[in-house]
Amino acid sequence: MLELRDVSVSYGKHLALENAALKVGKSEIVVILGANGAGKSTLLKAISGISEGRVTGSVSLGGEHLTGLPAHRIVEAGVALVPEGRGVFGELDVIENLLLGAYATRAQDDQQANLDRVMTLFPRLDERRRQQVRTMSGGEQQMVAIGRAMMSSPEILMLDEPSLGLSPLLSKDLFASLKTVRDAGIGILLVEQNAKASLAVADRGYLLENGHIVHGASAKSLAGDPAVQAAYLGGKAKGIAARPATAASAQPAPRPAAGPSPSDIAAAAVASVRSAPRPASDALEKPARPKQAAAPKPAVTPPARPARPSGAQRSAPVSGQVHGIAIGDLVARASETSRTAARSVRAVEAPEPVIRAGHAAPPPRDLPRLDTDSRDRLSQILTEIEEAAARAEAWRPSRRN
Ligand SMILES: Nc1ncnc2c1ncn2[C@@H]1O[C@H](COP(=O)(O)OP(=O)(O)OP(=O)(O)O)[C@@H](O)[C@H]1O
Repeated sequence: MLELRDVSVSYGKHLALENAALKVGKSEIVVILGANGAGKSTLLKAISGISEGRVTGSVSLGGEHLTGLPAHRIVEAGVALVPEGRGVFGELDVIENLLLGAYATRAQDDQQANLDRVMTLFPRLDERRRQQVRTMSGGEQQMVAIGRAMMSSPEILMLDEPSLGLSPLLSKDLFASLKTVRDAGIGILLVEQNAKASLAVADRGYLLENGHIVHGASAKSLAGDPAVQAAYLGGKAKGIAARPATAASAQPAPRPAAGPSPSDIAAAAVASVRSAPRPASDALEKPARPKQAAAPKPAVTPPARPARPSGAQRSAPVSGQVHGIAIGDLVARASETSRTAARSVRAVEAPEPVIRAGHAAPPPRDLPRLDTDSRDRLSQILTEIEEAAARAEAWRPSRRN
């Protein structure tokens, strides 16, 4: 069994994977689902010893520790990776590519048996033994890549996005062939964005979000989970509910609680603040300060100014609360965070906008460098929230599944 405990990977200061824990048994297909940048490839690379980042934690196969071993020793131990993009040698033919996978000592005695097994699994390769691989279709090249990994007699076969670039029909064939591999006693760890097809063949699955394994369950239960359907299968659901850890999930981090969409939050925040009457001393109507008056300020914490509207003003049309926090409080926190950032930026560099006499200062684009009235700052923060919400709304996992 392949087992990961507390595996973290950082690229410089960027923690791409944190405390990942998972298991892949003999004869089971385990799929890792996650959005772009979630850390899926990082996870596979860490297991196979080819990570460009700093890897900590424990990776073991059948009790043998693999952490820190060079890649060829990990292949020798029985873990093979089919990388994203396949990594086949286009100038070589099918047989030459396959035999390159048989270099591991563990595989040398079984070379002919493994070759026969690959040819049985992918009859198309048998028909094209001497075809130069670069002239083959994407699906055929993927077969070569999987076949080459199989030539190392792996106990665990890992595949990074094998269906990428394949037609739905070819993907279906590919996933069907993975079942055959599994049934031959090999454990498969599969990273995929094609959630529907991969869950259809997998035994178990994990959800990876922002470098954290947030949930693990049987493939059947994941496929029927409304939150998974919403996030990965193009279905509709009312948010993602937190759930207890299972043996399969190996202590996953808590999932985000159910809640309103980003646009709901933004809309409520905007409504609660913008509905407030503007004070007479509206900053936009103030005369601009001359440039000399805008000397760099020391990094002193100004007295906290409540950006929160009064109770009556806080009558947001959506609900007035987000996760039990009053919208006004939420906005005040955002404003205070921004103000703190502005202070720290000003302490380092304080470029002041050039203001021509008689002209009001244009609202600068770079929020942290602003030194305007807090209401204007708040208004800009809200605009940013709205824009972020619009971007979040625009982003949807592909519905082609
Ligand atoms: N060599 C690297 N150096 C620095 N950062 C990296 C490196 N490799 C990956 N990252 C970062 O780590 C994070 C996770 O990347 P990773 O490639 O693991 O994501 P992924 O889930 O496989 O995404 P995709 O589905 O798009 O391939 C990303 O923010 C990425 O920019």
